[in-house]
Amino acid sequence: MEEVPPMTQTSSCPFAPGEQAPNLLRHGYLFLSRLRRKAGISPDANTPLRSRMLFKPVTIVRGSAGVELFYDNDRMKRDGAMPAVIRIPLFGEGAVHSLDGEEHRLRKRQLADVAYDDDKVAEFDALVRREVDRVVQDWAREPGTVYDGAALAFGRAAYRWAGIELSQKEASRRAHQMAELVYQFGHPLKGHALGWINRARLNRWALKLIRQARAGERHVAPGSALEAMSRLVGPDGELVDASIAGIELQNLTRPTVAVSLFASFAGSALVEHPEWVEKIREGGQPVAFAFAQEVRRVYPFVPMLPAIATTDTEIQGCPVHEGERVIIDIYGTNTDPNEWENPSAFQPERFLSREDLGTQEDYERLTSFVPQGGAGVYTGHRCPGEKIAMAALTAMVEALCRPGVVLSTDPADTRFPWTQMLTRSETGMRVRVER
Ligand code: HEM
Repeated sequence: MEEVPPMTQTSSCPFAPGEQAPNLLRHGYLFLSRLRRKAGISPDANTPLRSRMLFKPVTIVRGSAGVELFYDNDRMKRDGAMPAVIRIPLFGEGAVHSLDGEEHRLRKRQLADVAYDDDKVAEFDALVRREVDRVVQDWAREPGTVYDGAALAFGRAAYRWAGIELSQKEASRRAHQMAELVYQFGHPLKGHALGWINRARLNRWALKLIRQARAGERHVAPGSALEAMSRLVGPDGELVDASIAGIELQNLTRPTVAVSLFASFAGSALVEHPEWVEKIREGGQPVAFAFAQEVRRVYPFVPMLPAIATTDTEIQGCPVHEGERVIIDIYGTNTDPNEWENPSAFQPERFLSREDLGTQEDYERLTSFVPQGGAGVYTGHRCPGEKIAMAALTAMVEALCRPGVVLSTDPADTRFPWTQMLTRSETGMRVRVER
C-alpha cells in the first residue's frame, strides 16, 4: 500500500479536512471558492490550500505563483493526474494531454505546428467567417440558438480547415457529436454515458480517416491537420499507431466546436452590457477581440487542471510531496484580485486601454490569464488552440452585433447554473434575425 504523508494543518498552510470529490460534484464552479472560505483564507489571498481529493493529498494553487509551480516541468508531470473517467472520453486514450518529457515535446510540436501557425489560423479565420455568415442567414429564416449555431459553424469550419472533406449533413452530424461529447460530459451518469458512446463513434471515424490518408485512398490537402496527423511520429521516428493519430486529429477539431460555449456566454454578455453592441459595430474586429477575451476571462469554462509532483517541493510555505496532486484554480487565477481590478466585473475596456496587448500572443504573456492553460505552447501543456478559439469567438461576437440580430433577454437565456460543470444557459441563448 502506498505511503501517504500525514495530512494535518501546519502553521503555514491552510487545510480543509475530508475527501473533496463529492463537494466538487455538488458545488461545481463554486467549489474552490467555498473550500478556500471554509479553510479561513481571505478572498483576496492567493495562499495555497491543502486538502484531499480522490483519497490522496492535494495542494490547490492559484495566481501567478501557482501557475509557475503548476507549469514547472522539473517538478510536475501529467501522466496519471487526470482521472481516467474524465481523461478518456474527453481527450482520448494516449492523447498529448497526459504525455510528459520528450514524448510530449515532440507530439506537441507536431500539433502546434498546425494549430498555432499564423497562416493556418488565417485560413481558419476566413472559413469560420463564411460559416458564421451562413448561420446568421439560417437565423433569418428560422430563429435558433447561439450555442447550436456556433457549434455548427465552428465545426464545419474546423473540418474543412483540417482537410476533412465532408458533406454539409455529415459535417453537421459530427459537429453535433463533438459538441455533445464536451458539454454533456460534466453531467454525471447520462452525460457520461453519452460521452463514452460519442467517443467510441468518433474514434472509429477518425481512425478510418487516418487509415485512408495513410493508404492514399483519400485526398489529403498538403499542410492540413489531417495530413500532419496521418504523418505523426513518435520518439523512435516511426509513425504512431493510427488510433492515436485519429485521437489527435480529433484534439485539433473537437475543441473548436467547444468554443460554442463561450459564444453563448458572449450572447449573454451582449444582453447584459448592450452598450458594447454599438462599440463593436464602430470599432470592428479589435473591439470584438477584446470583448471575446473578457468573455474568456470571466465566464466559467475549464475550472481547474491537475498535475502530479515529481519531487518534494513547496509553494509559499506549503509542502508538496512527490506523488501528490497539485491543482491549478483556473477561474480563481483569471479573477485574482491581486492581478485584476474589479476582477469579477465584465469590462472589456480593461484590455483596450493597454498598449502591450494586440495579438493573441500578447495575451498569452499575461501570467494571470489562463482560460486555456498557462506558460508556453511549445514548452508545456498550454492549449495550442487559443488563436483558433479567438478567431471563432471574435467572428461570432461581430456577427451577434450586426443590425437585425436580436438576442433573447429572457433570464432563461442569460442565466446559467454555477454548480454545473460544464455550464451554459438552459436554452443556449435564443437568437433571431429581423430583416
Ligand atoms: C473553448 C476553447 C478551448 C478551451 C477552453 C481550451 C482549453 C484548454 C485547456 C485548459 C488545456 C489544458 C492546458 C494544460 O493542460 O495546461 C487545453 C489543451 C489543449 N487544447 Fe485547448 N481549449 C480550447 C480550444 C482548443 C482548440 C481550438 C484547439 C485546437 C485547434 C485545442 C487543442 C488543444 C490541445 C491539442 C491541447 C493539449 C495540449 C497539451 O497537453 O500539450 N484547444 N485546452
